[in-house]
Amino acid sequence: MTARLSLYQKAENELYKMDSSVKTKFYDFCHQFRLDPNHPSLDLRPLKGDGRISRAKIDRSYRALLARAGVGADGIQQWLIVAVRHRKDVYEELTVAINRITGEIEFVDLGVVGQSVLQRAGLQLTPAPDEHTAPAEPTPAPNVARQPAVPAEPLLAGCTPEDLRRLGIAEALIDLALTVTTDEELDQLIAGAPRLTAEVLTGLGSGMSADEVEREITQPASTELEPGFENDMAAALTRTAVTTVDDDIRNVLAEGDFRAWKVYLHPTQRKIVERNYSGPARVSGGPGTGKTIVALHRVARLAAALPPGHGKPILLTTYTKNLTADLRSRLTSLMDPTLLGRIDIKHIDQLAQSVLNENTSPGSQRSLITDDRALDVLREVLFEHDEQRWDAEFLFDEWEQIILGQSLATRQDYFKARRAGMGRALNRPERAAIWKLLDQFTLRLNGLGRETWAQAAERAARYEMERARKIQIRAERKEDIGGGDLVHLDDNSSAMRYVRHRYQHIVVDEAQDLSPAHWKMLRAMVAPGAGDLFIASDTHQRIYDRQVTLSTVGINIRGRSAKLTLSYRTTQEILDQAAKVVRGATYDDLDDGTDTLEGYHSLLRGPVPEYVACADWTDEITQLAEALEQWRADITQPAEDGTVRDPSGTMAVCVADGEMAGRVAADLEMKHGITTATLTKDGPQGGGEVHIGTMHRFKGLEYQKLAVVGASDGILPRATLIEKYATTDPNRYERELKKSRNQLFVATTRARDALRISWHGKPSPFLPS
Ligand SMILES: Nc1ncnc2c1ncn2[C@@H]1O[C@H](COP(=O)(O)OP(=O)(O)OP(=O)(O)O)[C@@H](O)[C@H]1O
Repeated sequence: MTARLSLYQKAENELYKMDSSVKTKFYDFCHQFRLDPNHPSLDLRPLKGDGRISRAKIDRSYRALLARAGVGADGIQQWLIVAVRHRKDVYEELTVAINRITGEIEFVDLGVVGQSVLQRAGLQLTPAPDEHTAPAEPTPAPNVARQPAVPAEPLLAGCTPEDLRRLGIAEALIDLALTVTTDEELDQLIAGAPRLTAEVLTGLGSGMSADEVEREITQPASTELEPGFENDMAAALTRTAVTTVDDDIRNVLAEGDFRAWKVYLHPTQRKIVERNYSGPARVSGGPGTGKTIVALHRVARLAAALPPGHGKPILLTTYTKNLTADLRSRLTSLMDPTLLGRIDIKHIDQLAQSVLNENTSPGSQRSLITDDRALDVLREVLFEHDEQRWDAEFLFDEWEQIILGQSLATRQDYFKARRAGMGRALNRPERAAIWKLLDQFTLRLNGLGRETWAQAAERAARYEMERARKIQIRAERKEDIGGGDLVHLDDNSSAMRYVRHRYQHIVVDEAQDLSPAHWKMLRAMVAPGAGDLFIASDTHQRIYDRQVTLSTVGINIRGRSAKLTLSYRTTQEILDQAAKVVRGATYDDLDDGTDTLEGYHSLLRGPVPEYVACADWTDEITQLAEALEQWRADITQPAEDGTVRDPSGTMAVCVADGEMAGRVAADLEMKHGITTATLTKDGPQGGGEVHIGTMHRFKGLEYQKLAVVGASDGILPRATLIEKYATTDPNRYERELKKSRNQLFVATTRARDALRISWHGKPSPFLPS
């Protein structure tokens, strides 16, 4: 090998999308280049504009653009492939530079900047000569619309070149950015700009001030740089996100997008992953901003730092069962299998069950009962007591939210309990009566050998808290006697002697839906201290009616919270519409503060979501089937090399409830011949192409194209279920509305590039007007 090759992130992303025939030629090119960069077939030549950048030949049509990046410690020359372009798109003014904030190598392609902007800035691009082209002629000034007599006000009129420089915009783009006058021009500039420039411009374009951008975007990305850094390409290469080109590059490119998140964390994401936290920490952010990715990398980092040993000192948990399988498979692709064995991956109810199994003698376990069934039992109890003051729903809510929610063990505790957000006030005699009724209810469940999930979680929390209390007493006594042996401790059974906290680190995803009992259990499972709990959450996506203030369950995240704002999943067009669904509602931050979607944005662009009003159900399904057929045709369009993508699992239909999911599946299958798979707790079942499920099931998932069906008033929100609260319990009514609104928000943000929402009758009031 005479040259070492690396691949710039943007170039890698571009290559993912290219035809496999170009990719194959690219592998051959890399092989030849590493053997001998000066081989005549490569025709390596510097561009005239920037001596640091050269072009080399991949095949008749494609050129690699490369930057020389010094010589490695072993004396081998280093090159960075910054782009792969059709020869017609190679021109002399291409440049590379070292960013003054991040110290990374940046490639600037003015070719993707809009013609109107180039012309206003007086720039003209010169095609680079190529053996297949006629001698280079400057590109004639592009024929663009005449400038208006009174020039339009630049979009970033409030910024000076110095501001943009301070924020880290690539030098070659500063003047251009200041001449941009329309959103379209700005979007075009952003699409082609290096990473930090794109983020800064997006921030400024969305109305953030230069100071806000500096605080939120520039500072998190900044790194300390030595004087003279701008000329040291070899050092800059070490700071740049690249993939080393070796014989594995073929696999890298074949894995496509899937690989991107494994290799390149955004600097903001990386900082959150790598920080040493002195206690519980939390990452929040809108849908698709990479919270799960950050949580996975955090697990990998914690595992890598473990001393050698056995057992599973790290817990990775999430709310839903079907997401656990997804977390496991993503983690498998991220880490060494031996380290993977040190991680316990369980969803939260499974965790509670394992605690209960451990603490229950065989034969005395209680089986689980759904909330609906439990409500029936409560109704029976009320009927037998001829109780009419409160209905079963109200009492069940009181039980789940207040009694179980706050782990109230005695009547006295209940008398004193705060009932914030519960609406209707209850005086002492009323509380006494409610306590008695609920006592009867739990006794009845007990007698049946049944318990609800919430009860199981609360019981598991108690066992764990008791265990943590014993560990603490033991530690305190040990300290009192200067570390000696505790032979005389009351409970010195061998079981007690070796009792430890279950985990050293706990990482929680989808944390917004956990109940106070879940949190108490988790808190008790890990010793308070550095790196104990890492929490990923977005309260806009809370779809179960649970509210918690972490500080009240012994989890203090103050000063250890971070926020992600860049969506990697959804296009800006989808994101704009989704944000309108939750606009106006207030969201907590799992603590005493509030959370907002401020700054939430995407660099991806796509079609605007489609809103389709239909005449009736049959019409809605017929139009849906047509849209799915069209999507399928788009997805399966053969690539240039003839390969055809498998559309299975790329499209989905999301509905409000299970019954409707069944109807949509049956109609699509029987009337339109479209095969479907139903999303269940255990993932998609049925093997068909289009996934169908309720909004709850879509949590954490993503699809290339997604349709929401039945978005009608009366269904979203479900009037028959919640209307009664409008007068009897306005607080509950508001909570139900918000839950329903959040479900639609979750659903709409699962779409990567196409979203279609349909209804018949009156549209849902949550749809953006
Ligand atoms: N640094 C990155 N580079 C490339 N892709 C990324 C990066 N970070 C996240 N992604 C991709 O963005 C998508 C969303 O990521 P992820 O599921 O972690 O987001 P999230 O914030 O947990 O979303 P949600 O809250 O909606 O569940 C995934 O496809 C992921 O692979």
